[in-house]
Amino acid sequence: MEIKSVSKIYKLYDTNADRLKEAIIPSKKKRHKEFYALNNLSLNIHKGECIGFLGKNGAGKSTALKIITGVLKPSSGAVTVKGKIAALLELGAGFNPELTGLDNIFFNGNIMGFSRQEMMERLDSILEFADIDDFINQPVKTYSSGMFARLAFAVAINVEPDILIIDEALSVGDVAFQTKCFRRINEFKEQGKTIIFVTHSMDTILKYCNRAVVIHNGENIAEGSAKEMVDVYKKILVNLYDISEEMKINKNASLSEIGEWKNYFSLNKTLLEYGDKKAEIVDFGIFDMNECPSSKVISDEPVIIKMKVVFHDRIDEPIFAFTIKDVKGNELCGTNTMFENIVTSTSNPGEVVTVSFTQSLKLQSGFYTLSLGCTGFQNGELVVYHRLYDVLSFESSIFKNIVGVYDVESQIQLYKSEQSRVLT
Ligand SMILES: Nc1ncnc2c1ncn2[C@@H]1O[C@H](COP(=O)(O)OP(=O)(O)OP(=O)(O)O)[C@@H](O)[C@H]1O
Repeated sequence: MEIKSVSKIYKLYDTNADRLKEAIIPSKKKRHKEFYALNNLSLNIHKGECIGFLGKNGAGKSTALKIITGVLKPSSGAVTVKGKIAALLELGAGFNPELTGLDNIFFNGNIMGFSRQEMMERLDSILEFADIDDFINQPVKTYSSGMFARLAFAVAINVEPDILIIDEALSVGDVAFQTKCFRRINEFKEQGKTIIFVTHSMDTILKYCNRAVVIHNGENIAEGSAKEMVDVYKKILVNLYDISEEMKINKNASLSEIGEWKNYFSLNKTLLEYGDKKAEIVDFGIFDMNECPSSKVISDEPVIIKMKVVFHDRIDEPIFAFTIKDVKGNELCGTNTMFENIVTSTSNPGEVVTVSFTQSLKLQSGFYTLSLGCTGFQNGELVVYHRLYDVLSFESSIFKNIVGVYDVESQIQLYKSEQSRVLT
């Protein structure tokens, strides 16, 4: 598939009156502003590849997909597609909300070029995969988003597409359904079919895509391996991607330049904070190995958890600590300078200590919170100087499938022997 210099321009009017005037009064005066939802987008997608489209909300991903599927016409440029496309678009293009699920199977099949008889032959398989029981006889407008995704996916995989496009649609399904879908997607990959994923889930991109493109302000600003593009996307999310610099990642943005670390994270406003603040945690963040702040952690890479502590009193051997919890509040892991036998010595008023914990966080994909603390012992009693519970949340993504909370990093060996030898 070739996407060649595709642009999509929308006319934006300040008022409806401007829109009307421009339509009916012949004049050279423009009453609209032009907005480029896509700006000269070019991309080659090869047969058999599984490619991911990454980009922030409003970047232009859905517009690109709609143009690829023919739902939308480009303002300029062209898309050449070899093969049949089945698209699982978020808004369900190709489905009529007023029709029942059953009628939509035939309606959608018809759009895909299948006769009623051909769809009848596929019906059992579609119904079995969708598994929505009697809802199949209800109008699609009454469906939950999960039910709709079930039906749309069941139809898409049964019309033998050469190219399967999946736009966030699977994220609404339950875990069992998602697992079933991803098994099918893997089968598709093995059959050498082309798959295009549009998702905010970096985990999906890392697990399934060989290649990814990052779309930003309607432009294809970077393409490369899934891993590289996830890194670019992470930087875009914290506004650290410098497009002007020959589209290279701005690795040189030093921490002093980027201001307070914590500004790069969505902080928990209802956090639990306490302590006598003789030592105060004034800044903190999670960073990748390029020292870029990121609330998206890739489990396969080391991360750095940092905190800056200002001392308002003389304190001997303060203990600096962090804890990671899941969204239900279960403590999963953590450590502190005492457990790690780090000598922290004495700090005096006005001193600022920066502590960094560099380590792997081989967590299951999902959302977590970070808690920080500075404590110590005075006269044998534990004193809390400052604790910030669940101060920020972050998302972790892991390449491989694992069971449970973290990667046990198993080293597996197999030994084979003849049965006769075992028995004798
Ligand atoms: N019909 C329209 N008229 C005007 N602007 C539009 C129209 N449709 C989309 N846009 C604008 O085009 C830009 C790209 O939208 P698009 O839906 O492609 O983004 P996206 O990357 O898919 O975002 P999301 O991740 O939120 O789905 C957005 O700024 C959007 O507001």
